[in-house]
Amino acid sequence: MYPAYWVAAVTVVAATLRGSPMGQPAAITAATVLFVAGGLPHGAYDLALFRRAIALDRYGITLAASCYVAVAALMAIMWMIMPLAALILFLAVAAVHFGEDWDMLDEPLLRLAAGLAVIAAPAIGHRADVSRLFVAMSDGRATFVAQIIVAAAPVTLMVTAVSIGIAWRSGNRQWASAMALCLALLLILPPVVGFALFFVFLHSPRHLSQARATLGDMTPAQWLSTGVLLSGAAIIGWWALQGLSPAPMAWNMTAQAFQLLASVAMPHFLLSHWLAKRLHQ
Ligand SMILES: CC1=C(/C=C/C(C)=C/C=C/C(C)=C/C=C/C=C(C)/C=C/C=C(C)/C=C/C2=C(C)CCCC2(C)C)C(C)(C)CCC1
Ligand SMILES: [Fe+2]
Repeated sequence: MYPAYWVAAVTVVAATLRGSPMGQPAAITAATVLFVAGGLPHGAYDLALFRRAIALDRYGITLAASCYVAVAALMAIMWMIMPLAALILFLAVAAVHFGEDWDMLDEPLLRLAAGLAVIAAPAIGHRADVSRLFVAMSDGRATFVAQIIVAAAPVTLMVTAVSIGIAWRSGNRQWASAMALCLALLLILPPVVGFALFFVFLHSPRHLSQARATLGDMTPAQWLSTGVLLSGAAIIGWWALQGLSPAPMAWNMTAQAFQLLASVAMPHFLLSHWLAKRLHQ
């Protein structure tokens, strides 16, 4: 399982060992493009999945799409007017959402810690870089957020080491070994590179394979066009909103890319959380 992840991880490790400058602007830009282009499509099937879960007529679909766009737009506006609160909300939602990848763990607190570990590992491994990115996404007060995450990181990572053991013993060996390596790489590699590896090659494929299984009757052309068109629409929507913004948004491309992800992450989280609950009922 996750063959592309192992190829990508080995490639990044080999490049690092060969002395490739992974922390340089060109590498960070490439990782940013990768996590946007490779990560956005994993939410593009949200509405199709919703439609599959409850039969919707044309009016229902329009209403659901409007709610989805409204939630994402509210989050984008929050970045403009209260960026610190937006950052805190984003990180909290991301921790819960990444924790949902650990469906083999029964204990919600263990899942939350495992989700938080994805943020804690780069934060403790590259304090200055992560703090700088948080500030670029929000404002100077964000250094405090980074400090809190760093303070919680040792416990978070130790608890997650236990969860990796539980996952391994319960037969989820592929996931346990992939995540063990990924957390080590998140500690070592530049944060954006480590995050791209996790997001594009571990988190997104889990969603995408579940979505593909549920939407098995979509033709490959429909599947591809939904992914490309809705991901593109999300990027265009983000640009359009920025044009309307009275205050300039983050100046840094990576910070902007994270803000875009955070905006679509809100409806994506609400929907996938709801769908997962419904599935377990
Ligand atoms: C359907 C639809 C659509 C689309 C959608 C989409 C496309 C979605 C997606 C979604 C998604 C795609 C989501 C995502 C999520 C994500 C997340 C949740 C993330 C997180 C992250 C983090 C948390 C990070 C952190 C950090 C930083 C920031 C810095 C560095 C370091 C670190 C890494 C720590 C539209 C709107 C068009 C329309 C309607 C319908
Ligand atoms: Fe997701």
